[in-house]
Amino acid sequence: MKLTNPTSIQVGLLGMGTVGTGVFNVLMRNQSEIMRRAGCGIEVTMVADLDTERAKSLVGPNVQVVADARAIIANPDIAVVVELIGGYGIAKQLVLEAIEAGKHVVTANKALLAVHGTEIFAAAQRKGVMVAFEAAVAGGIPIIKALREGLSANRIEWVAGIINGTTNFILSEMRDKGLDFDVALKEAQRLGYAEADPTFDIQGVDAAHKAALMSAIAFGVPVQFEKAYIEGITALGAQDIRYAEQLGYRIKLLGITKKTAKGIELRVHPSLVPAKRLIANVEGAMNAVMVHCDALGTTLYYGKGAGSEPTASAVIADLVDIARLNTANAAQRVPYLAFQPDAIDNTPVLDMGQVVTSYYLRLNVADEAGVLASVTSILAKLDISIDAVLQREADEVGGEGATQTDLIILTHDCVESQMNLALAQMQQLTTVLSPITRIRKEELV
Ligand SMILES: NC(=O)c1ccc[n+]([C@@H]2O[C@H](COP(=O)([O-])OP(=O)(O)OC[C@H]3O[C@@H](n4cnc5c(N)ncnc54)[C@H](O)[C@@H]3O)[C@@H](O)[C@H]2O)c1
Ligand SMILES: N[C@@H](CCO)C(=O)O
Ligand code: NA
Repeated sequence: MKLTNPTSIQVGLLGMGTVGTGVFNVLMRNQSEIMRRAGCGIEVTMVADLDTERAKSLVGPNVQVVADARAIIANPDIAVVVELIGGYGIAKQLVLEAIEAGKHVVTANKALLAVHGTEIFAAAQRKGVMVAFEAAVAGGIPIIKALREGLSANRIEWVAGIINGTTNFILSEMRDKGLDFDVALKEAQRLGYAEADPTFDIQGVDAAHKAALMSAIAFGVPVQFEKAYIEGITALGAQDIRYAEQLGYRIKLLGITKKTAKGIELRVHPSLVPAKRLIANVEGAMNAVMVHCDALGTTLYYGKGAGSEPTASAVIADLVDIARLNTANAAQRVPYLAFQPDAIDNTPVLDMGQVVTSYYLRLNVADEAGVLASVTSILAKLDISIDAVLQREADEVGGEGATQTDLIILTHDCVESQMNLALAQMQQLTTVLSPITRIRKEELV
């Protein structure tokens, strides 16, 4: 849509919660600086929220507040709709209706784009409008901009990131302060980091939404959240965090996407990361994304991935882009998924069994002769080579007189399906006393 008033672009906000409030406040506070950058004013003239009284108290008398978001979409003066409601329900309908009405859309809703992105981008393409979503991945960090524009000379080889602040906060609090999982989660919710449904955070689903978006943009493939392998942090034991430290590693929930000769890896799971890597030292709710490319090598993007104003920063950057590009021919704009729509290819996403990585294994075993040999011979027969072994004294693990102990094994790279076979065989040994813990290990070089 062309601007009706080129001196000011009119914006409608759908949802005046944590992010909506941040967008409104930062736009007001930095109005003149933003105008100097955008070349025109960016003005929120309408806000929709179910709680109109609360929204009115936040925006004051100069902004029209409505309960029905469709009143914003119906207003011909509104050029851009910012969707900050969340979820796949009404948010999806409103985004599609806004596109249909010829509005540009900005959204922070990674769940929506990860699951329905293909449909939404196709609709936007047909209507010649923009759909911008910097806030959807790693919040305020300009990672979409970096992948789509800053790195466009490169063949991107892999992307690995701490892209969920809630889980990184929980892991940090558990390691540093010995806090219980539930206490740390409640604190993350209080600080406004967690999703409306926090199981999305702790089960790795939110990180997988973001990883699927980064995978599409890095490799020029459709958004394929449904093919992601997802494992959260709920099964992580405090002892694994400790053992990892003793071996020189930290455990982080990583979202990883990698292009290999066979296809694309797309996975989220707890990972051992060498403690000396910068990314291993990203603590609290902070996010960080590593990108490895052929020409530039490795870069690291670090900052706040959640919270009211950090996320607003990304939403407003998209508004500035839209204000600047509004007059450009639709065909010449930066493509939604970084690659031209007819250049998106169908490189397959690999099944988790085909992924190659290294592993941390913790086996609770009987403290008797021959146990280590029986375990290592299974690995040797399956061609899995061992990097390091840590065997605790039984009394260190279980107290004086204990008859069982922990055996920790770090392996070199092998195919996941081979490791699955090894785990099944090791689990059968009568000297292996409880389910084996397996955590993947990423050297990130
Ligand atoms: N909070 C963060 O730090 C953060 C960071 C990045 C992305 N996001 C994403 O941003 C979006 C918004 O998150 P949030 O934390 O601001 O959520 P929130 O729950 O604080 O705000 C949502 C707001 O939408 C309103 N709402 C619900 N249904 C509505 C409807 N039908 N019409 C109008 N308003 C309606 C609610 O009343 C609420 O005020 C989500 O997609 C979330 O995943 C949030
Ligand atoms: N729940 C998300 C919010 C930002 O997307 C997080 O914890 O990182
Ligand atoms: Na971002």
